Amino acid sequence: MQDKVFISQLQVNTIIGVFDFEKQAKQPLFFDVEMLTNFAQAAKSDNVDDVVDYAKVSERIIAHCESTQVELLETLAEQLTTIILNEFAVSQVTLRISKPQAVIEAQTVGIEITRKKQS
Ligand SMILES: Nc1nc2c(c(=O)[nH]1)N=C([C@H](O)[C@@H](O)CO)CN2
Repeated sequence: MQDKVFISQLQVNTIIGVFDFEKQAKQPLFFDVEMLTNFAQAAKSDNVDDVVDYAKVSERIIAHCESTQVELLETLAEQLTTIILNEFAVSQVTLRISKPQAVIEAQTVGIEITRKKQS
């Protein structure tokens, strides 16, 4: 059984980018996260301790962005999917990061990765 917990359009203002001007000021990133998990225990217990808590995952993403500085979205995505798989009861995570201020002619640009927990 594959159940899913998701986070949509989590905004984090952070320093990221290749160019010098991007290292001078924060810009918004938007995170969409899909995490495969199993609801069986939580549905029996009705206890938040038995779920992948989307609020805690959101806090963790924000905290990591505030404590690290990288150039590429790909680097940040790899770091965050590793953290989510290591710290939460998730078998697979798909992370999409959008960077709306990067290309003015586009509504947004970004990347998406999917990573599975090693079995
Ligand atoms: N695939 C990517 N392409 C680009 C990235 C990135 O992180 N991943 N970053 C940049 C620059 O930082 C850009 O956002 C500045 O406008 C360019 N391409």
